[in-house]
Amino acid sequence: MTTTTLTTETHRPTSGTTGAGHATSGTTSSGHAPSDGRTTRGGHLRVEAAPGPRYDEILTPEALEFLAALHEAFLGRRHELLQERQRRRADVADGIDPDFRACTRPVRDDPTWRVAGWAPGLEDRRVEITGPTDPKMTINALNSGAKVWLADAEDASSPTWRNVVEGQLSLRDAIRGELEFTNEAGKEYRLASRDIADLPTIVFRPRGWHLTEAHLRYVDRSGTATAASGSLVDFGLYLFHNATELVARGRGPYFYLPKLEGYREARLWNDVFVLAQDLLGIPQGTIRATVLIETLPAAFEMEEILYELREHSAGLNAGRWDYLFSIIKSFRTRGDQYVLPDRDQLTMTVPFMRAYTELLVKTCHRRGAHAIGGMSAFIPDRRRPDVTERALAKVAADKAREAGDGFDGSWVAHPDLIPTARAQFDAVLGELPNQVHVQRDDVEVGQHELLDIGSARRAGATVTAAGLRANVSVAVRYLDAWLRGNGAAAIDGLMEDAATAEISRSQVWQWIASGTRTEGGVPITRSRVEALLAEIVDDLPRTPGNRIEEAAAVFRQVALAEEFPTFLTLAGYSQHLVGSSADQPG
Ligand SMILES: CC(=O)SCCNC(=O)CCNC(=O)[C@H](O)C(C)(C)COP(=O)(O)OP(=O)(O)OC[C@H]1O[C@@H](n2cnc3c(N)ncnc32)[C@H](O)[C@@H]1OP(=O)(O)O
Ligand SMILES: O=CC(=O)O
Ligand SMILES: [Mg+2]
Repeated sequence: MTTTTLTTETHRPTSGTTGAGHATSGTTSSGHAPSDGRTTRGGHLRVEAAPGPRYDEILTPEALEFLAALHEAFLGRRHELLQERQRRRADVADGIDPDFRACTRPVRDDPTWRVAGWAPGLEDRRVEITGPTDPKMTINALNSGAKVWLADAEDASSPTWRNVVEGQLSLRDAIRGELEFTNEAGKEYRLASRDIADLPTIVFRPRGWHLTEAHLRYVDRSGTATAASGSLVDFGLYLFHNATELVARGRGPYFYLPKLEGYREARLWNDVFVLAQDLLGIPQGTIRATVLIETLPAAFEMEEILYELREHSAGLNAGRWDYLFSIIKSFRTRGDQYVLPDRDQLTMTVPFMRAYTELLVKTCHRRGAHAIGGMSAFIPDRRRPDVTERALAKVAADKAREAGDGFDGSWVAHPDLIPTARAQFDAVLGELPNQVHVQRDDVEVGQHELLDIGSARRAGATVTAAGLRANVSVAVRYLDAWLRGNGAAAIDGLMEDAATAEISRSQVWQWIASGTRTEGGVPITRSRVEALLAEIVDDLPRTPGNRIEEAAAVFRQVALAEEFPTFLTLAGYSQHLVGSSADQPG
């Protein structure tokens, strides 16, 4: 067990970095920190996990001190903002629709401000590959030929302690050109270059604010221990170990920020950046952040989010899968008119999804920020040409639409999709690195367009028995993979991750709660889903180490409970992942 004591310096924010002028941060009621992030002496981080190979290179006393400083300064505000999420969710359940905020109108109406924009390695982001950070995936992603690699500790990661620490080791080694890997069959993996400036730019995605890290506890001056924040742990360790090295090698510490629900959460991130840069002696504004707009409340605060982070902001991304999940979560008790059809009928061309993506491009370009597109879930299969052909066609259409709409780049889930995605952006961008100059003044999107959720079913999309079965089956199979430590999986020709699995399980919950009938007139009830689940679980092949029964138990918890659990990862983490064999050091 490692125990360190916090020593921190006084933080002085740079003028204009924090506080939007339309509202103030305020001192936290918990007393953890004043709003400018200034810290006081006393807290420390406690490691509650067995040591693993080379874990001491990541969990150094200095790194833990740095994490302690971040926790001391920001844990209280994190807690308050999570409570605010609950309040806003309750409002929507009570019939108060999300809307653009009146109090932040001055920020939206002020045409003069711009974000910091791109930093070295981020000017051209036309194709970004995403994926987990184990050594093999790290090397494959960095050798893939994409412009950017989103190194993922969120949707594509099962947050076992092993994945958390070993993922940091992969990144640390890769950034220094030292990462190598040999698989069980003896195949050797090496980086195409030891100089990361020759490889895709790394943008690291820490866990969202809702997730905790059970193996690290922040112990405050009074001795009260609280589970660490997954966001601060992931962000802090990556920054601490790599910021200086990245800058020295012509890149920088860049982040994707997931699952924000509003501008106050962006302000929290900005304050984290300011304090972290101060503590590490890095010039303010070195960090760059791209925020995922992947919750319904955040779609109404895109400008404010950019504004709060403006000295660190590189852009926004349209995180379509979590966005759909957030829509379901927001309106899950509002009755039939808010019921979405089968997942495979929910395309990016439904009017409310087009409204969201077009507003995102317009907002970004108005402020000098990149607009990055989302993930098409179709993936190739090297053994199945028909599956590959379908994936390439679907991805080509998706990326062509995004490039035509003004996006500056987009995501792919698999290296074999890179040439297809690149071709669509090349056709629009040509020699230019991006199209941030393209203004979408033609886009008029308001509350009505963003909330026209019923438009999908009005246009003929339906809820079917096959859709119900697919949701149950995919959710259980994904949960099985997740419990075994794999946060992303290929299932029936699609990339499945935490976001897509959230859609599957929350659709089932909503369909039951809304008394939805399938197209064939069969009511979707809890007992019917229970029977379907039993059938599916019975039919699934048992491979060594499978955790299908536990996956089914988690599914019951998150899809069939009376109360809707806000995240499946929260339910699965504390009760099933922590302490499991997948959680142990490799
Ligand atoms: C909603 C969102 O947030 S989307 C972003 C989060 N989700 C993701 O990042 C998912 C990323 N994609 C993946 O993880 C993978 O593509 C999967 C799990 C879906 C499929 O992976 P596999 O089953 O290994 O696919 P497949 O067997 O076709 O892979 C072929 C090779 O490509 C590699 N590969 C596949 N996807 C990736 C990737 N995203 N990054 C790096 N390498 C990859 C595999 O490692 C494999 O390499 P190998 O031949 O050296 O063993
Ligand atoms: O993170 C991306 C998403 O679609 O969710
Ligand atoms: Mg997401």
